[in-house]
Amino acid sequence: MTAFVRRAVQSGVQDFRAVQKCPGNMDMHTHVKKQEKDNSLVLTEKSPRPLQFSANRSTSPGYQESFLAAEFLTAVKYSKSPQANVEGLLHHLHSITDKRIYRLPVFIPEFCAKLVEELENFERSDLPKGRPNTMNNYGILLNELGFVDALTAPLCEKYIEPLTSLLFPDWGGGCLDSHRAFVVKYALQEDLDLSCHYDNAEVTLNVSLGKEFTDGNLYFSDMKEVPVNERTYAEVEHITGQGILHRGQHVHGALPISSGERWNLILWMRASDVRNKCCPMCDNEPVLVKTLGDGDGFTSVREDREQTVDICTLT
Ligand SMILES: O=C(O)CCC(=O)C(=O)O
Ligand SMILES: [Fe+2]
Repeated sequence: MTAFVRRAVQSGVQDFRAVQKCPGNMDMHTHVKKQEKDNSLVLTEKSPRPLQFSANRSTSPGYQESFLAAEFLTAVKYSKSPQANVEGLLHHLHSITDKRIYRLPVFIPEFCAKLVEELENFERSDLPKGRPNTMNNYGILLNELGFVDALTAPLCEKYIEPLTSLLFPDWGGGCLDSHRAFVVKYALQEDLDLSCHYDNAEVTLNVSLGKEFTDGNLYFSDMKEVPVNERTYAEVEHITGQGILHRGQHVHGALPISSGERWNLILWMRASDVRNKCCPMCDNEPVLVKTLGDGDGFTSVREDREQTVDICTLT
């Protein structure tokens, strides 16, 4: 059990995790949603695999503070200080336009190279592989390598949440309780770009892991409720080791690369407090289906408890 889940259980709010049955009329993410559900069913049947694909496990990249960029650690330290506020934090981040998109160094470049190398080892192995979603055919789900406990859960909980609680309190940034971690990969002859979408997340972190490539910038328009003809666009380039923090419901996409290979670590961070009230993919009240694991980050309470969540239909 990750500390995220443990905390939610201890708070008494949650007894099990759930996925949402998005009713009919889905948007462009219908196919993503469907694939995610398929993946979560497969994945919950087996526990995360240790780093068995690595020739030398002791060199496998897990979480160590020395892998984190000094500027990142400073920003996190500031965010945890008693006097922290968003204005002060903005001195430690780069704010991209006025769209509440923030750039900050996250990993040292050496760690990025090591992580990509490990992912390439995994890709070459004959281990079964799920894919993040049907829009990305070459990405890797990090739970399949045991990297959630080893890397992304501590990263979210100890480091990212202090930042998001100041930057995105209105999007559950202070009560993130699960996440989906994956890597996207673009290369010539493979996927080149990612079409315009919003994430199944309250807050997303997208960290560039390299390698060498040209073009492939991210672009952001506006939050999904802004009418299409009123949207404005901002382009954001990748810098190895640096992360882009944004709201999951901010419409965005990736332009095609024109050479090389691009790898990015994506963390879709979820706040059950927010999504339990309104599904971020269909904007309806969630209708939940019980699942093992983190599902899609929705939560509910057991039927035999006095406390129930009347927005959920349990099947
Ligand atoms: O290509 C990228 O870096 C963006 C990926 C992304 O937005 C996503 O997977 O949700
Ligand atoms: Fe995205």
